[in-house]
Amino acid sequence: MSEQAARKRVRIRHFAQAKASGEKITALTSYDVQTARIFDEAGIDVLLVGDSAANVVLGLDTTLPITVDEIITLAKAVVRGASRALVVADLPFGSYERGPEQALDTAVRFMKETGVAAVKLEGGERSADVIRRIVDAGIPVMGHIGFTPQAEHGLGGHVIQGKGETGRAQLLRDALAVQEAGAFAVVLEMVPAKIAAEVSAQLEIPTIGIGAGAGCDGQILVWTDALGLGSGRVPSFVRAFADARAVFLDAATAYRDAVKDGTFPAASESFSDPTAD
Ligand SMILES: Nc1nc(=O)c2c([nH]1)NC[C@@H]1CN(c3ccc(C(=O)N[C@@H](CCC(=O)O)C(=O)O)cc3)CN21
Ligand SMILES: CC(C)C(=O)C(=O)O
Ligand SMILES: [Mg+2]
Repeated sequence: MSEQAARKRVRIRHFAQAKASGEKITALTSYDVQTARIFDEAGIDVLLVGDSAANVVLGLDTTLPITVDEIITLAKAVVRGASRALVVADLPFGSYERGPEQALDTAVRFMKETGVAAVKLEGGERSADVIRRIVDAGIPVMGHIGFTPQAEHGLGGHVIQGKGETGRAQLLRDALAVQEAGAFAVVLEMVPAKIAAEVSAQLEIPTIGIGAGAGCDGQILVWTDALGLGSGRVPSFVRAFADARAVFLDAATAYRDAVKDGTFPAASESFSDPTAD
């Protein structure tokens, strides 16, 4: 979105404007105040407190175990670090599946306790009633369709969605259901670029892609993937824009060496008592 409005807070209405003007929307995940401050300064439009924190922060294999309380703690920190970016929090697995009333209770907790501007939840047609109930309460909702990690066991792994005529038709139905339910934007995860472009052209709300090609209205990546901090396997759709892992490893090693050989701390990094010298 516009650099001219660089310091003005990103609002939901700016998403429609960005879609209309063709300006790409930029998003990264964030789970703490330090990265929130940096990404906000860089002009990233959306900071998502993703349930990917389960993997990235907590070291879990899937996103399923992370709790509402855990994401709320992280979301509060991200909100404190963001002065321009729109902060969105993922509703974790188990916190909205029981239906619209449970979903609204969870969304209200996020709004009361964290200061995020919107919540995100997974599912297209299957989640339309839930999206509608939250939106009707005045809480903006970001949808998330295609590969939905909370359903990875049901989907049979990290499987590309929207393939073939059946997949394409389902993805379009999901996208339209999310829009119709009142979402202000929708994440398209792991779908063929051609289908994602088609969905993006058909929708009035912007699409934010991850593994969904350049035809989306915006892009999102998990920040540790985007900055090259991860040490494990990263999805093939990721581009590492830095080698943060090497920076961290070199710094920690240099610190270790300096302590071991006695060169840290120097006198200037120590306190003196003039009355005792
Ligand atoms: N670090 C990180 N990056 C992500 O993009 C991400 C998370 N964590 N956690 C939550 C979900 C899970 N996502 C994932 C995780 C793995 C693949 C993956 O490994 N994909 C393979 C193809 C399928 C496979 O072999 O499992 C790929 O090469 O892209 C894709 C998306 C996306 N999200
Ligand atoms: C990858 C994005 C879209 C997400 O849902 C997450 O980080 O949890
Ligand atoms: Mg997520």
